[in-house]
Amino acid sequence: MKWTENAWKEIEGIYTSVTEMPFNQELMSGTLSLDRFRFYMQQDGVYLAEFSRALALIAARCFNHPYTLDFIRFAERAVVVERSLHEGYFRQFNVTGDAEASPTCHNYTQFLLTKASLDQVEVAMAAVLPCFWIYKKVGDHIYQYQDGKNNPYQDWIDTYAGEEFGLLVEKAIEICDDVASRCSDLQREQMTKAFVMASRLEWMFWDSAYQLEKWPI
Ligand SMILES: Cc1ncc(CN)c(N)n1
Repeated sequence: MKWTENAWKEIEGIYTSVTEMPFNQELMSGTLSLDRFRFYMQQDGVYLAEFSRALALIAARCFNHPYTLDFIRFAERAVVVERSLHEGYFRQFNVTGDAEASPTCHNYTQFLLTKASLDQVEVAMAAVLPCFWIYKKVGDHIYQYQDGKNNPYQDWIDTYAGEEFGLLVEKAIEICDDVASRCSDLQREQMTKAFVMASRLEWMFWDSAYQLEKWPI
């Protein structure tokens, strides 16, 4: 069985819970409050800047794999395509200024940057995979079950359910399976651990936006 098939089994429960979260249910129906979406978008802007740095670090550390260019492209896409989605919403919903990372955003981005810089590169690849895969699955799920009428968040849904994003996700999955096939059992276990942790942090990221999370001090 491929590593990604096993890894997905480990997070099936987290994924189901993600699709049931109030944030994603209300995004799907278009009833999510603007405050919550604005908060999410601002934090996601902070997240994407750090996520693209993590991807660029992985690209630089790919010397024993032929995937440098793929990770450079992933980093470029996070900066160019996803940021342009954000800029459209920033204009539309009057979001201004640089946000400070919320506790969860800080937790998640530091986790990714630590994995990308200090862990074995295969483990780092596994750590960034949920950022692709869960978003694609959630985008497809919302696209399938929405009623598609006047949803202010339609651009977001179309981006993550879209074919272009889907191709990147397929590539990221293929890369993880290829590198995992040349790892030891222990290394594959570490990849799975990183994959599960990042999936939990994805769940927390949506929840923190719904709660409009603040630093307690
Ligand atoms: C928190 C988060 N995770 C993943 C994605 C999709 N790259 C995103 N935009 N934001």
